Amino acid sequence: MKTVESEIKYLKLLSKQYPSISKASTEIINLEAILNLPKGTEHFISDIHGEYESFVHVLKNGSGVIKRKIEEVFSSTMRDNEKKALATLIYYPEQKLDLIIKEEENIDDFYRINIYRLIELCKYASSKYTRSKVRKLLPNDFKYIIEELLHENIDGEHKKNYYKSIVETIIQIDRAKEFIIAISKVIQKLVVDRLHIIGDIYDRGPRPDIVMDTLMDYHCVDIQWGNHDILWMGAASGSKACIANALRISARYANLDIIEDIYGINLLPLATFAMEVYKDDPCNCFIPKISDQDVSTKEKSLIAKMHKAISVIQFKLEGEIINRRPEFDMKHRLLLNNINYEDKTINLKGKDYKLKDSNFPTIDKNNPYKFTKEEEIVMDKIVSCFKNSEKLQKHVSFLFSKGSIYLTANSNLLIHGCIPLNKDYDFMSMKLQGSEYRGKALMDKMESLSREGYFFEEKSIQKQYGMDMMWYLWNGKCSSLFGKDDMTTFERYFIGEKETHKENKNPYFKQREDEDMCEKIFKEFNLDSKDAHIINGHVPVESKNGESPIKANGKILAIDGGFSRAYQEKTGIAGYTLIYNSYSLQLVSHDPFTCAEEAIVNESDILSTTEIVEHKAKRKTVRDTDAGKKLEEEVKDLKLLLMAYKKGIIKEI
Ligand SMILES: O=P(O)(O)OC[C@H]1O[C@](O)(COP(=O)(O)O)[C@@H](O)[C@@H]1O
Ligand SMILES: [Mn+2]
Repeated sequence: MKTVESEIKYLKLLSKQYPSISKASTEIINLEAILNLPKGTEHFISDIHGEYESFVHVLKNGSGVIKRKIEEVFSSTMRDNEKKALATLIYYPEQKLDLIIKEEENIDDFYRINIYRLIELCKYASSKYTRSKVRKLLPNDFKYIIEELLHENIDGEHKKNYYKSIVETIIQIDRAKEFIIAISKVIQKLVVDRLHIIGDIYDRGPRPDIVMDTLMDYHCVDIQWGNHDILWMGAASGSKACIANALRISARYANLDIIEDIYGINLLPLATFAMEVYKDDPCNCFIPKISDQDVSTKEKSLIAKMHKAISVIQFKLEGEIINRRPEFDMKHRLLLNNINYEDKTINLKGKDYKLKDSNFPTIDKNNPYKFTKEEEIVMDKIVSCFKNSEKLQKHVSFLFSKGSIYLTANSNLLIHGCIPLNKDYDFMSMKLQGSEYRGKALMDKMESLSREGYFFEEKSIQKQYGMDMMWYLWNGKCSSLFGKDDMTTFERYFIGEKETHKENKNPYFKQREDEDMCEKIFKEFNLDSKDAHIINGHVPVESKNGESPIKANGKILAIDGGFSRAYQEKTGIAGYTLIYNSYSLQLVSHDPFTCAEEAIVNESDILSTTEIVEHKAKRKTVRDTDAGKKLEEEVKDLKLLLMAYKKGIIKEI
């Protein structure tokens, strides 16, 4: 137990911050008050896959939280269409006001009514927080005014005119538009205290960069890396194999323009190389997956050639890693040496399969993993572009600073894929740098190695190992981000027989239905199983086939419902999100989102259904959270300091 005597050194330091009995007492009172406030709302989103429009919309509507607050405040005083209009105004204030200003005959009246409504709503949303926390969320321009308005009692006779005159002046001096925009954004911030991204921001969809910019601008966010994120993190670190994979996926989904235009990576060397090598090859297995007609046949044909060129480069680079890292135990993924280049077949697990495409002009059949001179030049140029892309480096360094492989937050374990298990449901183990790791320790080790891959100096052994680890995390069987035995990319391109495409999911995915298994995992991560949940993304929940995202009696929530348009056919919906407020844990399922323009003009929100997964008998307060535990510690220390002052062990200053 801590006593004044044992903590004297620390208490002396603390006394510098709280130099008197009165200062320490005030802080204790403040902290105790905060501990009794309701817990802030947490918002969980997963598998965004570059679908920035749906993502930004769900972020703006707080998975339905804004609508709920509007309902709670204006339930019987506003019509449904007015509530919808108010919600749209809060989500898209700039764009909606532009439209309204054009159409509205009495704009001042519109401003007046809506400013009052927004203030009411803002008051309600801020009532969970301390004044100081709310102040920090206010924009500089309107800080003082919003604060005044939030803390005024409109019904109080004395202040009624004061309050009214603030609103009238805002309108008169032509600041209403800016004010509405500012207060709408404050409301958006207030309804969600903390955002958790359960991985896979990158790949398949059009604009992961906008998602990243939005996250960097968000008031409080953490990220659990997805396999697609670690791929881009590896690419930004300079791992050639990660770069080749990232480029291959971008070509597959015809997204090469973001690499060029947004990240400023010059793909001309790859295009020139591909056009030369595959001049007369239609590269039919590599035609990009796109539904829209915007891409011309010529363009498609060029992308297909680049797609094939980078895929072959990828297979060669992966062969190099597999050979230099026997501990990755991936020798069975060395496929180029199993090809019979004369017969145009490949031998897999003792069986011969015909290749759909056997034109390999860059492969030396006696040394299939060897780069040609041209491939070397192309890759060197591309690596240098990835490393020097300012925007990509900014995004990736944010992923490192706000991200991790897993996170325990307020008794929940957040992790993109799985906790790798063996067939006997024991934690999978892996030997890394001479030592065996399993469970939590394995994830910690892998995370630390990945950081070395990004941060260690160029050409160091640690950096190379760390970069290889990032590639392993993308597709290795002990990777919690990937959670499958093999990634059958080669087979999916080159072999018709579907049996070869199969990727077996880690036993975790079967076993996660079992509550005892969850107990074991909670114990491993030092969580109290009474209150804990595991939140996963990664594997699309096929709700149209009756699969439920709620598993193990509510202990596990799998929220990859498919923001990714490419996967919506499979899932039948457009994604799940989770809301964890002071009363309950709620699962929200969203219908597909058309586009922001439609949402603004027609005030059409994403249709979403909310299901209460768990209702708390007692409302949760800050005291019940991780932050609360820290505050309680602070209170304890301050009480000791108080005692030290009273006993004269430390003197007031
Ligand atoms: O659907 P695509 O683009 O062909 O990708 C298939 C590949 O994506 C993966 O499912 C990984 O991506 P996810 O993390 O989104 O599941 C691989 O296991 C698989 O080989
Ligand atoms: Mn994933």
